[in-house]
Amino acid sequence: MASSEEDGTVEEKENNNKKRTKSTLATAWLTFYNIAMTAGWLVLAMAMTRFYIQKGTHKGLYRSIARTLKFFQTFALVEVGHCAIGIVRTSVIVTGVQVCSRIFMVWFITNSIRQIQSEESVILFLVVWTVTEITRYSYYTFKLLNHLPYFIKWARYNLFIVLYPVGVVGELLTIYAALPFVRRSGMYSMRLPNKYNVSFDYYYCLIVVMLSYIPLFPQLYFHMLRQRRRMLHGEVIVEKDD
Ligand SMILES: CCCCCCCCCCCCC[C@@H](O)CC(=O)SCCNC(=O)CCNC(=O)[C@H](O)C(C)(C)COP(=O)(O)OP(=O)(O)OC[C@H]1O[C@@H](n2cnc3c(N)ncnc32)[C@H](O)[C@@H]1OP(=O)(O)O
Repeated sequence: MASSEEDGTVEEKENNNKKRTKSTLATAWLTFYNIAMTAGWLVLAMAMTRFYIQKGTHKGLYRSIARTLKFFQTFALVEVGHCAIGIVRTSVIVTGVQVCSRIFMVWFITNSIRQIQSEESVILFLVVWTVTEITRYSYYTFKLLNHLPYFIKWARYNLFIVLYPVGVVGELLTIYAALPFVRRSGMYSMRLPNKYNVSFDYYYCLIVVMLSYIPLFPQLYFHMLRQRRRMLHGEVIVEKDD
């Protein structure tokens, strides 16, 4: 009996040690990740500011930052993994929709259609994303380091109220501007007859993507409003399992 109790204690201790090692590793990784992402978006902010000051126009700005933007925005896919393996307490679906829609904007719209890269709407969503991500990743970093200044917490849970809809307007206007080019070029589309017997029209796909903002965006926005109430006003909110 005594030995089985001892065994139990040893097992428990081992389990606790394993959990502690796991959470130390997770915290170390998240701290590194968030610092790297804050730095990445700060580099983007500086590059955009420098470009605008030097050239006095936004034309050509996207090209000048495209590589850095593609790298850091694509790397954000890791966040879906964080949720999936449970090292951050966020929904995989909410994070997935947020990250995938951004990656879609970068790779399949802005990067693919040269003619729209100098649209004002591109600059609009780029500036909004940059401000959001610098705030968000620095919030996570300071929180992990247990030194969170109130103004960063305030910014994280207030700026989105304006930035989210403005970012969405920038994204939708950009997709709208892309439509005529997509229709004319037939890019990413498959017409019948072909050997796979499949037809796909990217033009209509973009219209569906634009329409999907109607049900999806309010869900993300209300999720953030609930997070705001929880974080700034300490409300206990029971979320439905998404
Ligand atoms: C393939 C084609 C797809 C086409 C789809 C088309 C439809 C698209 C509709 C969607 C429109 C999106 C538009 C969007 O791109 C526009 C903009 O972004 S504009 C800029 C404004 N945006 C924002 O403000 C973004 C707000 N969104 C977010 O912050 C996140 O994306 C979101 C997932 C929504 C955040 O939610 P979350 O629940 O994570 O909030 P919290 O920050 O409060 O975090 C909760 C807890 O998790 C901890 N956490 C999360 N991440 C980390 C991390 N990296 N490191 C450490 N800890 C992390 C956090 O600390 C919280 O912990 P705790 O609860 O313990 O305090």
